[in-house]
Amino acid sequence: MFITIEGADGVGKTTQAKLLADKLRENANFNVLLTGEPRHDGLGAVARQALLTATPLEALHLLAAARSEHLRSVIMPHLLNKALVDRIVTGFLDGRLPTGLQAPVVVCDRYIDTTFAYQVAGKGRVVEQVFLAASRDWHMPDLTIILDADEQAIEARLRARKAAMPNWSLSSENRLSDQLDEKFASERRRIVNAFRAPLQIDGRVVRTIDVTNLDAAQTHLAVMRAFQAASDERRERAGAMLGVPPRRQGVAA
Ligand SMILES: Nc1ncnc2c1ncn2[C@@H]1O[C@H](COP(=O)(O)OP(=O)(O)OP(=O)(O)O)[C@@H](O)[C@H]1O
Ligand SMILES: Cc1cn([C@H]2C[C@H](O)[C@@H](COP(=O)(O)O)O2)c(=O)[nH]c1=O
Repeated sequence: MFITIEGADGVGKTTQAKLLADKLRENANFNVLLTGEPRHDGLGAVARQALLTATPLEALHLLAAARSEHLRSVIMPHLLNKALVDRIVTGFLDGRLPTGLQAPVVVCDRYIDTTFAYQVAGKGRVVEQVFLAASRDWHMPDLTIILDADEQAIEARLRARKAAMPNWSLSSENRLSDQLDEKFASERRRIVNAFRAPLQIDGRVVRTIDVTNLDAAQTHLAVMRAFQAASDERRERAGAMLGVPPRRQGVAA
């Protein structure tokens, strides 16, 4: 299962992606990979650096290249789980069923919705067309969780992080979008609004959680509920394809 966590800078994505991955790792049925974009290596590092000065179109091209690399070298190998397939095939050939099989899960901190909100929404026809063409190559998430909050809550979180890590914004990855300056407030508003009108793509599952008044633990519970609902829907869809009747809640099997 491929899960993406999305939202504006400072809304709490990294906190929630980690809590979700940790929680799923407690369940022996899952093999969990936690990742995020842009990555800090390869083309992701190039795109990250370029974000400081690039135009939306330039950034989009670099981010698209970085995403293709991320999908090819990290996400898809985990989701396709070559090691698992090898074990099943070997077990089958040896005449014994493999035990302890784990379903692969990828939790990704930022993905396609971030690109749409930061580089595309309200930025003109050319970036829209480039985005649509590039996105045909991107594996779509099974579940996207968008964290939404009002402006004051986001500002408070950014300030708290800055206070906790005073050198954070001076690092080599100093990001324009994370400045607390009024100059960037309208861009931040545009980004928050873009996440409120998420991309319409057939069949995709998107849950928006308003985290304005939720602490990290309460948000985690809401994220777990979204994960559970999406997993149940997936199981029912797969069951329907195999002709299995849906499980009724609260009824013992
Ligand atoms: N529910 C919450 N309530 C209050 N503060 C929170 C909550 N979740 C996270 N924080 C704090 O807000 C700050 C930003 O959180 P986090 O780094 O997870 O956000 P982010 O969306 O990943 O940010 P960025 O996109 O800029 O990396 C951190 O200092 C974090 O401890
Ligand atoms: C994937 C992606 C990212 N960005 C920007 C948004 C943020 O300012 C940084 C990532 O910071 P983080 O602390 O690692 O979350 O990159 C973007 O503009 N477009 C994208 O597609």
